[in-house]
Amino acid sequence: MRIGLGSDHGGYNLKSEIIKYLTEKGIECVDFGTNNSTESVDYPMYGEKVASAVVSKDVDYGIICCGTGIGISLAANKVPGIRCAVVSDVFSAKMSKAHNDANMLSLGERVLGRGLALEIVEAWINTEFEGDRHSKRVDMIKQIEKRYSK
Ligand SMILES: O=C(CO)[C@H](O)[C@H](O)COP(=O)(O)O
Repeated sequence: MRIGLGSDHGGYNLKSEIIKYLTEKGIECVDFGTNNSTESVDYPMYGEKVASAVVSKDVDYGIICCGTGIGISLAANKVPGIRCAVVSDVFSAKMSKAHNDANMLSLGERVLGRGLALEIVEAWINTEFEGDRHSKRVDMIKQIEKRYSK
């Protein structure tokens, strides 16, 4: 599994922890920046970079972080083909894959402690999409995207 990661300054430390955690588990990580926590940067750029790598299949999944996880996920979700879930608990992490087939996970460094954030990552990478009745619903999301794309 190859995972793309990105953050703004507000999510940099959490992103670094996640990269360390995944790398130690033998999962390949591609870091799309930012490269430090002190220089203020704009989260939409990093959400788009990772989302673009996911839709081009350069990476299998994306994990992104900002202060809340919200802004960077909004940016990622503008890229057609992305289903990015902002998650703050383990149950939602599992459901975002099992029911919603989320291909990106977004976390807030100013919301979550390190321990819970890593539990969420662990649950998310180990959960598969269940398909079945959920496929129809995910297809409906894709159809909405099509109707509003030029
Ligand atoms: O959470 C975020 C977006 O949803 C950003 O990380 C946050 O807005 C950055 O704030 P600041 O520039 O004050 O550090």
